[in-house]
Amino acid sequence: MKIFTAKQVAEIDAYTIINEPISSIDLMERAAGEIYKWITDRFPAPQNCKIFVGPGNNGGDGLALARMLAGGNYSVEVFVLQISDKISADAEANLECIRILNTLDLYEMTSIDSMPWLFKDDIVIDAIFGSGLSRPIEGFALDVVNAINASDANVVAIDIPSGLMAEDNSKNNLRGIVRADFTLSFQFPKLAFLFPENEIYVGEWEIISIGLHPDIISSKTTAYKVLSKEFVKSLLMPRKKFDHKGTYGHGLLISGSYGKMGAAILASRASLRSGIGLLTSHIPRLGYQIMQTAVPEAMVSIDRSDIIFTEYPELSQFKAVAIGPGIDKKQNSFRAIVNLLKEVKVPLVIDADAINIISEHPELKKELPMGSIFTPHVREFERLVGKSGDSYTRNCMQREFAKAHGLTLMLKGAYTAICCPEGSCYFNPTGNPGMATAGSGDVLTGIILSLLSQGYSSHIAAIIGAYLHGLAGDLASVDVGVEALTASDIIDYLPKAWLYLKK
Ligand SMILES: NC(=O)C1=CN([C@@H]2O[C@H](COP(=O)(O)OP(=O)(O)OC[C@H]3O[C@@H](n4cnc5c(N)ncnc54)[C@H](OP(=O)(O)O)[C@@H]3O)[C@@H](O)[C@H]2O)[C@@H](O)CC1
Ligand SMILES: [K+]
Repeated sequence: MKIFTAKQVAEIDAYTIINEPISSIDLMERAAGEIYKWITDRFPAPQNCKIFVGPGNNGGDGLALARMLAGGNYSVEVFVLQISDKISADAEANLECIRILNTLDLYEMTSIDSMPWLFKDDIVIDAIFGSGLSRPIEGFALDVVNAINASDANVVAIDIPSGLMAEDNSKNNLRGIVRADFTLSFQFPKLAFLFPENEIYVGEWEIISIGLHPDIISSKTTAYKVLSKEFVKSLLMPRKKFDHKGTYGHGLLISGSYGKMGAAILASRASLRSGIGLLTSHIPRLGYQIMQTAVPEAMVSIDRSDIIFTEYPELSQFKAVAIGPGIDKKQNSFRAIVNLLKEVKVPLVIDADAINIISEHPELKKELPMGSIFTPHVREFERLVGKSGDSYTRNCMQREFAKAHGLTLMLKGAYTAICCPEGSCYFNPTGNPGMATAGSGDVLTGIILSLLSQGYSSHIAAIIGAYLHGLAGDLASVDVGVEALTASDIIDYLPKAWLYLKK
């Protein structure tokens, strides 16, 4: 699913009006009608609804919705915030319609003094500002936002919580944004919904389709997309009857150290559960028996060191290499990484302490092989790329880094962001909080190595890997819950995840 900027959505809106064709007021009616259906489904009448409307089309949606709710056995009060002299034509028309019908209570608000009490069971509809917000909220509208936030009512934001910018909130007043329980976004998600610090404003979000024109949606380009099952499925390469294990590639996994052999086991098992033909696990000497016993399918390459990574086997036999899970940051490991970065000619997955070693030696950033994949979590990301005060800025830095170095940079977390060398950024919707657990990242590294070895290109391996990893975690959580979920569970559910993805 594409994510468009607020400006692009306005263009899509305008295109739909001309080319469907449909008048703007009818499009507003359709949008409000879809919100009405959602509300009657979630909060069946009778209920008390308090609707706060602003001067633009978001307010117009709120007014059209108010009329529908009043006709549907809801008790409705509408509060029109007198924020400016301007009011959009369609909001004005809906306001006039309400005045003529006279079926609900309509109040004009010019100060916080006319703020109603908001009770626990009230449904508050936030239609003050939508995607046309151009600056932080001030004045009495800010007081209204704070009063809504202080209440225990059920707050439903139309399109976007008032006060939240659709993309860049780096300069926003974070104390002037409605904290919605539900956000009903028209047709597409907003980029801001995917950033962790905005969860308190957005609450649960849902997409409400309003029939915007398919031609412009498919032709308009955007850097941002949310992955879908259909899209990821379309990337899978079919397997053929006469294929053999050589067809699916030989991967090298460099992982493990004294006390962290579990990382090597997890990454190896995940790799083998994701379709790799042959896997060689390079580990320190002490791990030999552990690996041979725990993962009989893997071949083992033994380091001269008993406890850490200091060397690697001859590389020509491998189609892809992954380095990092559980390797530690010792000086000898650093030297081996320097050599590996110079020598490797195949795609490389760089994770965990391999990222940290590179971050501590910025001169290595010039050596990063094109086509490699970095898989940091947020702390590792900050060490590698730099700190930022907010997720939008961090995402811009991530895209820049990926472009500048010609590599794929994944930022792991809820909605893992995958930034590709040509500038695009994919967000992964699968996964759950149970996956924030030791070894989860090692599993992901193993999956991506497996996909690279099979011949998937770097960014496609990152996309399929992230989706599959989250999907396996989701399927596992159905049976084991989120608290009890372990990295081994993610591996155990990879077979089901593959089956589900290919269905
Ligand atoms: N997607 C779609 O296809 C459809 C979208 N629809 C709906 O349209 C909504 C977008 O409508 P919109 O463009 O009129 O913007 P909206 O936010 O309602 O108001 C902008 C007004 O507020 C003003 N203003 C801005 N910031 C301010 C501030 N801090 N303090 C004070 N004033 C401020 C701004 O003034 P200006 O910036 O020009 O000074 C302008 O007058 C969208 O979210 C969705 O709900 C549906 O109806 C149908 C289909
Ligand atoms: K809103």
